[in-house]
Amino acid sequence: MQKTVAVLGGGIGGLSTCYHLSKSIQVSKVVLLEASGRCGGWVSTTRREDGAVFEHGPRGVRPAGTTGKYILNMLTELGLESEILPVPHHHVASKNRFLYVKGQLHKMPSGLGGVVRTIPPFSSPIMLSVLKEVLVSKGTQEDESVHAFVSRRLGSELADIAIDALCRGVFAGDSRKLSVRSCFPPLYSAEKARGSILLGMLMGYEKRPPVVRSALLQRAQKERWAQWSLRRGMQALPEALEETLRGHERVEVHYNAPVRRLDNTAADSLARNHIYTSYLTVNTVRQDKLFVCSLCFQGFGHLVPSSEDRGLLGVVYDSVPFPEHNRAGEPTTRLTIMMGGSWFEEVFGQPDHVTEQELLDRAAEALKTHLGITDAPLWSKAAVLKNCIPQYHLGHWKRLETMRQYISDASLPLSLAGASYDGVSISDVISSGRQAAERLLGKV
Ligand SMILES: Cc1cc2nc3c(=O)[nH]c(=O)nc-3n(C[C@H](O)[C@H](O)[C@H](O)COP(=O)(O)OP(=O)(O)OC[C@H]3O[C@@H](n4cnc5c(N)ncnc54)[C@H](O)[C@@H]3O)c2cc1C
Ligand SMILES: C=Cc1c2[nH]c(c1C)Cc1[nH]c(c(CCC(=O)O)c1C)Cc1[nH]c(c(C)c1CCC(=O)O)Cc1[nH]c(c(C)c1C=C)C2
Repeated sequence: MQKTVAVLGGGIGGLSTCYHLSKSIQVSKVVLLEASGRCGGWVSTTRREDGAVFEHGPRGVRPAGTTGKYILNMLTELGLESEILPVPHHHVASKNRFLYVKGQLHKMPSGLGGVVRTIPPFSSPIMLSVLKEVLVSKGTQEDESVHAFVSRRLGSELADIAIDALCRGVFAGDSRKLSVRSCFPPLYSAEKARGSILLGMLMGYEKRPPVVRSALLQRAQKERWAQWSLRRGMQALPEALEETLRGHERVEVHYNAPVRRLDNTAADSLARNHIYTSYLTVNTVRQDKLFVCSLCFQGFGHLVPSSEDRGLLGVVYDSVPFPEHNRAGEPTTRLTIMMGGSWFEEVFGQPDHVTEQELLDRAAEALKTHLGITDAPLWSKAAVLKNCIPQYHLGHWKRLETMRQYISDASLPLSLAGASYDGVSISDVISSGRQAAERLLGKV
């Protein structure tokens, strides 16, 4: 029997769900209901008249893993191949990431040389902690905070500095609250399967489903891409999906159509039961000549552990991985200063009461102390992104299991997709849309 399916929300997750549903002859109609006047959700790009491109949400996608490979095949289907801006593993933006600790920038250890020597801010070689990790007995808990897991297996210094900062640089979240099982499933699974992260990584810990090796995927593997963006910014992806859907006779896209509630109250509470973090970004662009010699700009950006500054998460050096997004003419340096996250209210108060000047001042202060930048920007823009990244706190897996069991037991005609469930990255969210479509069609 053919189905009519309503998809709630036109973020990248909803668009992906519609895209996959629209390919099936089992579906007679797909109705996308989007609350705002545009699709794309947090994927949002400003394209300025001078040619500069600024990302407000995601700025790069990793092609690694099954979900990362799958999205490359989707780019081909959407005709976006010629738009891709790849950043290979050997690029400085892939090799160099920095930590701002005790008032100084330190390159995060990478490669063999980086892990066998003692490199500040760490007091011993990372390799030592990794080798000792094999001897640590297997944990028995069903879930653990990311910080507790890494402290137990790799030592408190790595947990306090590197992992604390990493959780801020991916989830804008607090490693002491985030769940290792849900935020870093490979670490959790490696310990469960092999008793050690190192052994799990070396010996493997899961079967990976095969992915069609399209010409683009083969190119990405040959050229060793670490991440990619699009020439007109990441927003070109939801735009291409939206265009494809709007050209499809069985798909209707409705804007300014907020869904207020679902008929079944249980389904309603399932769809609303989330924890998020707010954070704010300041994009700036500056004349390049003052900074080209500075070592700190030869990388992706720097992260700030919470012990150093609770409110300032990190700075992305956007013009290094993607110089194609600079304005035409003289070279410029584009930076994004990320603030707030789990510490938003503690540091800045209520998101609705923060003024733009407050944010710009805080960003200017960080650029001065961290990078020695004191001149005024050519252009800057501050934005508060309210409830933008879901926080997978301890026990997230159990809540998901309960929700899914309830949907199944009550035979609810509902499938969950999006960043609130099984991964926040663009690839994870697109993959969640595909899986939601497959569940509705009875394929899994
Ligand atoms: C600042 C930032 C930087 C990021 N950086 C990266 C990165 O570098 N790489 C990466 O891979 N990922 C990154 N991410 C993560 C990724 O962008 C998001 O996880 C992903 O875009 C979320 O997509 P979504 O569809 O699940 O949700 P959303 O983008 O939140 O979309 C939900 C949509 O539903 C609509 N909606 C909400 N309520 C209703 C309702 N009641 N009725 C109808 N419509 C409704 C909203 O208007 C919105 O359009 C970043 C995220 C942020 C915020
Ligand atoms: C400082 C805050 C943030 C920066 N980026 C994000 C925040 C909150 C959001 C974000 N960044 C990444 C993802 C996707 C995760 C994925 O699985 O692909 C999200 C939601 C990518 C990412 N950024 C950093 C890392 C280590 C990763 C994971 C993937 C990878 O290894 O590339 C580090 C990082 N993020 C920011 C900075 C300044 C920084 C490091 C210097 C900004």
